[in-house]
Amino acid sequence: MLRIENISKTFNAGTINEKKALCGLNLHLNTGDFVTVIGGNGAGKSTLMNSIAGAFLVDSGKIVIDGDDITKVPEHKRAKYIGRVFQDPMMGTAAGMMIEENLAIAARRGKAPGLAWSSRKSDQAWFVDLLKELDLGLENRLTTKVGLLSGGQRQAITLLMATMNQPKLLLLDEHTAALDPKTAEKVLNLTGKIVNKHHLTTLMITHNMKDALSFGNRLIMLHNGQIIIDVSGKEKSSLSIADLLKMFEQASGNEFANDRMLLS
Ligand SMILES: Nc1ncnc2c1ncn2[C@@H]1O[C@H](COP(=O)(O)OP(=O)(O)OP(=O)(O)O)[C@@H](O)[C@H]1O
Repeated sequence: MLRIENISKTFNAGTINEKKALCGLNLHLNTGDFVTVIGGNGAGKSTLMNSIAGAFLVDSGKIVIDGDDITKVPEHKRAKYIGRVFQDPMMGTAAGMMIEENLAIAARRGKAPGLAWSSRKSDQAWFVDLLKELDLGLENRLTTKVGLLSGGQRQAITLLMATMNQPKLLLLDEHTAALDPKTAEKVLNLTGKIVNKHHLTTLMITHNMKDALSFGNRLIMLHNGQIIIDVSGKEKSSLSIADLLKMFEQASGNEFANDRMLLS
C-alpha cells in the first residue's frame, strides 16, 4: 500500500546548522496496517510524516501509495490519498465556521467542485450519523461554531474530517498529546474505533509507549533518521515497555534518555 524506499532528508545542507533528519529510510505498509511510531526527540518522526504528506520534497528515494509514485507530487494533490491530524487541536478545523460547514468542506476534499455545501441537505443526515459515533453529544450541534468547542471535541471533529472519505493513508502526528489525559484517552479510543471500522492504513506518532504497545498491529521506532525497531503481530502484543527499552538499547547502542516517553 505504502512503499517508502531509501528516503533521505537533510535540513540546511552545507551550513553549520545541517541536520540529517532521515537517512535512507525504508518502510513498506500493507493495506490496513495500523502502525504506531515512537522515538526520542529529533529522531525524525515528524519529518517522516511531512515527507509522506508532501510538506517538502525528500532529497532522494521514492514514496509510492497504491502504485502511484507521489515522490514529486505537491502537497495539495496528495490530499486525495492522505488524511492527517496534528497535535494542535486548533489546526485541523476552521474556528469561525459551524461544525457542519467544517464537515462539508472535508466531505468535498479532493473531489471536483460541485454544489455549494448549503444545498447538500442530504449530507446533514450523514454528518449526524458520524457525530453520533463520537458519542460527545455533538450530533445536535451542527450549527455550533467549532471555535466554541473544547480541545478534545475539536480534535474529535478533526479526526472525523480526516477519515470521513476513508483516505488511503491516515497520518496522526501526536494528535492527543495536547489534550488532558482523560480526553486524550477518549480521542485515542475513538481513533482505534474509526481506524478499525474502515480498516484504514494508519501511521500514528506517539510519545506514550503504553499507547504505542496497546494500539495497532505494528510498531516502529525511529532513531537518527532510521527505523531501528519494527515489530508486529504477536511479537508486538507480547512486548512490555521494559522489553522495548531493552530492544532500543541493543539496536542503537544507547541508553534510552527521553523523559517524556519514560514517564508516559
Ligand atoms: N524544517 C526544519 N528545518 C530544520 N531542521 C528541522 C526541520 N524539521 C525538523 N528538523 C530537524 O530534523 C530533526 C528531526 O526532527 P523531527 O521533527 O522529525 O523529529 P521528531 O522525531 O518528530 O521529534 P519530536 O519528538 O521532538 O517531535 C531534528 O533535529 C529537527 O531539529
